[in-house]
Amino acid sequence: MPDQHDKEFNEFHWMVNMLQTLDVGLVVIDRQQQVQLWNGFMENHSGMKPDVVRGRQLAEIYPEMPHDWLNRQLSMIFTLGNKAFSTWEQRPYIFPFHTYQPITGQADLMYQNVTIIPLLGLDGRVNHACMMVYDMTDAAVNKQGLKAANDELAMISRTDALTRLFNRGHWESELEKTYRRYQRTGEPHCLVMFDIDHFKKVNDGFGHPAGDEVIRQTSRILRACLRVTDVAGRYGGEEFGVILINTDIAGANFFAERLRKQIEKHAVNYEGQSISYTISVGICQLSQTIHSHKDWLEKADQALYRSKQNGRNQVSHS
Ligand SMILES: Nc1nc2c(ncn2[C@@H]2O[C@H](COP(=O)(O)OP(=O)(O)OP(=O)(O)O)[C@@H](O)[C@H]2O)c(=O)[nH]1
Repeated sequence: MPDQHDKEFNEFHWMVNMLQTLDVGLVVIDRQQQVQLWNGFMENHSGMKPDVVRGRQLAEIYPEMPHDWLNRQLSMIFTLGNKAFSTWEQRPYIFPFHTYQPITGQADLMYQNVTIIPLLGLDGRVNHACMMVYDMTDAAVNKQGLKAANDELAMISRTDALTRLFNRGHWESELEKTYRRYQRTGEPHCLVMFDIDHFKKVNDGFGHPAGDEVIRQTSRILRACLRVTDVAGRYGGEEFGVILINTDIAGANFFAERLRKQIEKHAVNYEGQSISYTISVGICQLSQTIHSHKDWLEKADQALYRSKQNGRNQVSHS
């Protein structure tokens, strides 16, 4: 019959075996941050056997660990008996372990949650701490994948499919934002609206797909004229809007004339046919007399209408 001592020894033996094979990293360190225990998970992922790391300081083994954070936490663990946690979202990892999962946006290192708990000695004092390392790479990669899909969806919902410019809804919300910013800062901003002249004739004469190509190439020329801060959108079928940030009427006029001339000299080649066309442009600079972003839009549209009335292929301001 095994006595009590044998039973306990057996249980202890099992426990050590289980901790060795657990899919969680276990590290015991002393007050000098010297490693006392290093389980199988740690051995597998670090490539270092326990006898290689035992007695060595973490800082010596891994100089690249977040030691400032670790020192702060360990000092509280040893003085107050606190616990400490680090999630992969706060800091991706504590132990720089490689992983064979493809990860975007980070070197191929394992994402980790780490918990550190104080270990009471037989004398009732905390002289050791246990670090538990959880591999969170699957969760992190899934979350990143989800975020990438959501970002893509958000981008699609803002974008006009034909031109890849902002669609009307998003562009108008940018216009409203610019109007609000102007009320705070008073900086000069101009709105440029333009429309392809006699576009109906393009569709009727060359077919709807040719019309689409004209719209697409117009947006390409427009994009090449823009600064990174400018906000361009497809407002309607063949009407476009551009918000020129921190640009006065002289700057807007320069932009509009350049765009108008580039389109005038450009011809779209579509299935062996050459399509030349022009645009009419209206400009309005934001001022105190404009009472809303809709008002701003209306005034730029009125200027555009004047360009049409006066013979097209020209720029007018309100
Ligand atoms: N191909 C194509 N045509 C479009 C699209 N959206 C609108 N249209 C056409 O654009 C034409 C616009 O015609 P109108 O508003 O009469 O203007 P316009 O012929 O350009 O004449 P003006 O603006 O007065 O110079 C219509 O025939 C619409 O069907 C589009 O996405 N693709």
